[in-house]
Amino acid sequence: MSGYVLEASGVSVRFGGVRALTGVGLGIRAGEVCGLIGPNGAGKTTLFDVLSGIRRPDRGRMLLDGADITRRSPVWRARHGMRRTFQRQQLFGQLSVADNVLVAQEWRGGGGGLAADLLALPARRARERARRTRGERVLADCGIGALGATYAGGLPVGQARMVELARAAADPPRVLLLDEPASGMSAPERERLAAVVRRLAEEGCAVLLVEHNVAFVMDLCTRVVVLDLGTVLAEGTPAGVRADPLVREAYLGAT
Ligand SMILES: Nc1ncnc2c1ncn2[C@@H]1O[C@H](COP(=O)(O)OP(=O)(O)OP(=O)(O)O)[C@@H](O)[C@H]1O
Repeated sequence: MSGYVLEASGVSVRFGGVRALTGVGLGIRAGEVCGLIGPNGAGKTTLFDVLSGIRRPDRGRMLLDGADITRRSPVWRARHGMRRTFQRQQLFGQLSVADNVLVAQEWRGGGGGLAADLLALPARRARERARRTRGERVLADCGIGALGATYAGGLPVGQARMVELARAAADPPRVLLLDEPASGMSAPERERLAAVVRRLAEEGCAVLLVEHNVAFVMDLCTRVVVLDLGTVLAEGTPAGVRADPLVREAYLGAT
């Protein structure tokens, strides 16, 4: 056993003549926060698309708990505890913040089927209350507990990113893929983000985080993987990666 919750091996993706990923391997363990960094166009988002099932790789395979999920849909992966946020925000702008978070829990169903919904049976209402309570707790953890009734569409970037994090955390994730979660956040928001991510990891979640803010990554992550031109350039502790001459040349030296 590799000890990885999520593992990708030999992943290759081409867009016409562009090799976005070539033979990439990566694994994340329960309870770790792993950073994925690299220059623009290195293939980070493409790898996230492959891991979350949005894009089928030309080559390679993925394992969740050792079982092959390469051909599994994004929905199947989400239902088995894999969550993802996007570089470009994907909130339901017409819904309140509270409802954005509630939506993430709805896939489990209300219990009792359509009749329970139509008749608003007590068990159905109790389940809805429990979900709203969990949503409120997650929003409070994310520092946006006061925003539950606010429409998500009008939020400033930092708060909108927090709502995305809350939505991803509302139904406890086993694997969390965060694509540039700190972008547009203020320093206090970044601190809050780091605290929430650490807590999720302590609860056993495996976190993979793409982020251009290198200082943030080095501070938060226990391990860092560096992608460059679609391949893994380096991997190790934040200190080890920071000191790697190849990484300095390809990426850190330029930031
Ligand atoms: N849909 C697409 N069609 C064609 N080329 C693409 C497509 N998506 C990505 N690419 C190319 O694949 C390569 C990897 O892109 P990707 O977005 O994964 O990199 P990235 O590391 O996430 O970059 P950034 O840090 O700028 O977000 C780039 O050369 C990009 O131009």
